[in-house]
Amino acid sequence: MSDTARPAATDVDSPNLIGAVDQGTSSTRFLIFNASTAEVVTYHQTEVRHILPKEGWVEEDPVEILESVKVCIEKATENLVGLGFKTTDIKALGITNQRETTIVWDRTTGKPLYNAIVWLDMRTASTVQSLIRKTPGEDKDYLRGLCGLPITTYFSAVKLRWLLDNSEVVRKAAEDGRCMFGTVDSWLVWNLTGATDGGQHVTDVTNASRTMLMNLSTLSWDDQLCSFFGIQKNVLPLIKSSSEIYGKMALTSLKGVKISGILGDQQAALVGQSCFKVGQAKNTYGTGCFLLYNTGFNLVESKSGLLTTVAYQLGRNKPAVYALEGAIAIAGAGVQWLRDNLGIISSSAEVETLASEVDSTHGCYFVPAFSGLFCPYWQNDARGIICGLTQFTNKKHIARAALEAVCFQTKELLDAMYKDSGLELTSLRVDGGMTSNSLLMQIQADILGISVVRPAMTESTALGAAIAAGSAEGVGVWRLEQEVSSIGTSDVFEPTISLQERIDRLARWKEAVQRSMHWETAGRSSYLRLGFWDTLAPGLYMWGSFGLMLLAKLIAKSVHR
Ligand SMILES: Nc1ncnc2c1ncn2[C@@H]1O[C@H](COP(=O)(O)OP(=O)(O)O)[C@@H](O)[C@H]1O
Ligand SMILES: O=P(O)(O)OC[C@H](O)CO
Repeated sequence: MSDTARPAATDVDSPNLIGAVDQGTSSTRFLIFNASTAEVVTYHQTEVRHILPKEGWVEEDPVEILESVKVCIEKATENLVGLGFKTTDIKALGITNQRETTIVWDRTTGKPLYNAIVWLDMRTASTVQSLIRKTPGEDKDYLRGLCGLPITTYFSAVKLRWLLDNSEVVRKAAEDGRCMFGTVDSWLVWNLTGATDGGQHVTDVTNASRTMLMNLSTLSWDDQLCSFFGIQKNVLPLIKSSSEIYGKMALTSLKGVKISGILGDQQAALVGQSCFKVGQAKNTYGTGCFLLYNTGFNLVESKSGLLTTVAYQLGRNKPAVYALEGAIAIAGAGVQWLRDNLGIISSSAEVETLASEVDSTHGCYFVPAFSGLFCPYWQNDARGIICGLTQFTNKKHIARAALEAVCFQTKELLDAMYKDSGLELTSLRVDGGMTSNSLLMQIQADILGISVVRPAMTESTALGAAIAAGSAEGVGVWRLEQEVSSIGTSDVFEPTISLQERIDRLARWKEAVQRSMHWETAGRSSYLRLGFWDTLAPGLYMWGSFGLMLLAKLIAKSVHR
């Protein structure tokens, strides 16, 4: 153990266990950690269904999300009892979650008013256009100074605005004061603490920092931001720190257990990887891929397309720590697409075998801009492309190109991070579901030109939530002064390609990215891409000139008469 978060010593007869709900975009897990060793005692995991009602729309069922959490808690607790522990050994529970995903529900019935709109969803593209048009200079970065984020389809306030504008049920509930908004953490805590019977409507600073409604300096809902999006504060949850008692479990076999940690999943991974010092960073490869870099108490405004976000606030009276974040929308989701849409693999893990059967992509590049491009481009109208195809190209090259895409995008994040902060990483700490893929890790080291460090325990997201819950005031079974050792280092992947090859491949990747840009709007009326006046002006000019000509002719005729 070294020096920032260690479990406190425990009594062998009454072990201190901490539960962590990890509600991700693709699956839900419940892990139970031993607070003395920070090791996983047992866990249960279940996939979560994506609902795709229209092109570009991605939803999940809030009730299914809640049920998946309950099932995971029950199954993992059953395992625990099977191992000779008691449920009362679980002293507290933390929650970590996919961020930005937006849920609205009815205060009186407790029922969702709409499906959860997932962070990847693109339906708000036109809402984004009209919001940007409201800003001086039509500037998507206009609100960055307040909330650290650009105006794009990704964040919750834009999704909530869309719901208020497009769902009569939601609009009516908001008018009647029945509408409650929350990210997945809020929805879960409200339900798990009793829903209509005393449920707590709360969120933590990390999740709130992804809504676009919280002021990053004051850590409270901001009047200017709320009025920009036209959102009434009475629908919003109370913002709390990431580590304090929010309420007690009212459901499942864990009834009565304190819920005392909430962190957005990417921030939780930062905590789980013990990135407590300025300059420490981690990259998590799940459905998407997210690089977070601890900037301490400094709010760094990005000039390179990164996001400024709250990293954590581990206690009500503790200061918030901030991070710069690079977000990639499609990472593991690209592998799921190969599995579900192309059918070229039957499980995500199989992509490694398939891609290993070729030694390169032979010039094939895959830009998975299914939800546009996030950092550093923020192009809503980019769309996925596979290019460089020849008659020689087969599914193995495409599988390998899908893995390379994640690595190239990560390289672009690191470059942006360097531009913003001068931080040049000498190694990259990684975690998340995709990191079990050793080929991916090797390609990543090759493309970055630095070592990639994969911990023995890649569940750092859940561990972060357990640390937040276990160290909360009133729980106190985890001490933050000491570093967690259980994640350890399992493998280090070193670069094996030449600098020239790295430069050449990155250049081709960037060329491929350029070709994916504006695909959604290309060939259509250029209205969406160019904006209202750019499109209307030539028409007005033409019809205006034509009208003037006619008028002149009429006047000339009447003069002659
Ligand atoms: N061996 C693997 N190779 C590549 N991708 C994988 C592998 N195993 C899982 N994945 C991908 O990782 C994602 C799941 O990772 P996880 O961390 O559980 O995601 P989330 O937290 O977003 O639910 C899925 O998108 C899946 O396709
Ligand atoms: O589901 P993940 O782990 O890819 O994380 C999703 C992010 O929180 C979205 O911002």
